Amino acid sequence: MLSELKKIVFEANLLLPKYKMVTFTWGNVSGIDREKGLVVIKPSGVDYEKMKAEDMVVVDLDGTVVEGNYNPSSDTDTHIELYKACPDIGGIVHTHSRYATSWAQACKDIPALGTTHADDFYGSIPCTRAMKENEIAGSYEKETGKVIIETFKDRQLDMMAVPGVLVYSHGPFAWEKDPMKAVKKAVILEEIAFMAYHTTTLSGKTSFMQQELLDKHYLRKHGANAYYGQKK
Ligand SMILES: O=C(CO)[C@@H](O)[C@@H](O)COP(=O)(O)O
Repeated sequence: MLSELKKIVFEANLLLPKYKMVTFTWGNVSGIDREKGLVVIKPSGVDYEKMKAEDMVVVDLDGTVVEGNYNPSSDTDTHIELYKACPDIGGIVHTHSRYATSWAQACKDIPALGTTHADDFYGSIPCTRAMKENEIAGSYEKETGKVIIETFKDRQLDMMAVPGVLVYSHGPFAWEKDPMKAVKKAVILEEIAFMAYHTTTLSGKTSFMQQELLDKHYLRKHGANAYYGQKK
């Protein structure tokens, strides 16, 4: 079942250690087959060097394993909440990349300070609020997903315009239309986190870039009038 999506999700997971986004078994990538209502995700705690495409785990939208010999990622319920909330999402990545995780541990949004940010994120990358004790004690991963959705609703942010988030004291999640694009977004988020850290440290600058420049860079790559690259 879903052998092609398993292959894509497997190859996307292997990009995490390749781009130094994770150490050991940290992080995870998933993809969704919207027609079947099934999610394919990395197995929990399995070394990236040892895992194979057939080891990817298939779960339904209740998180029940429908195919696979391993337990699914411990973050599966978070991925499922995001898929349920935003139908445009086709792939999700969670990492412990160093700079984005540092911003999450500092419980600070990553401000939009330059065009590198604006090319891929239409505004600051939000950090969620702290989880409440009952949320931590309960179904923590599901609640993590709900807090992410709450953050975007409260701030009236479009999840596909700002396709990433910092989970308070935890780390980044990024998403896109498919797993490979989601990994690319996660790598860009880490680059942005690195540059924003050094920009703010070097200059003390935390002010938002000009809205006109943000618009210019974001809208040249996204939306109906995008013209970046080889677009005719
Ligand atoms: O966020 C965490 C743990 O804090 C996870 O990314 C990490 O442990 C990987 O867990 P899985 O191997 O995907 O279950």
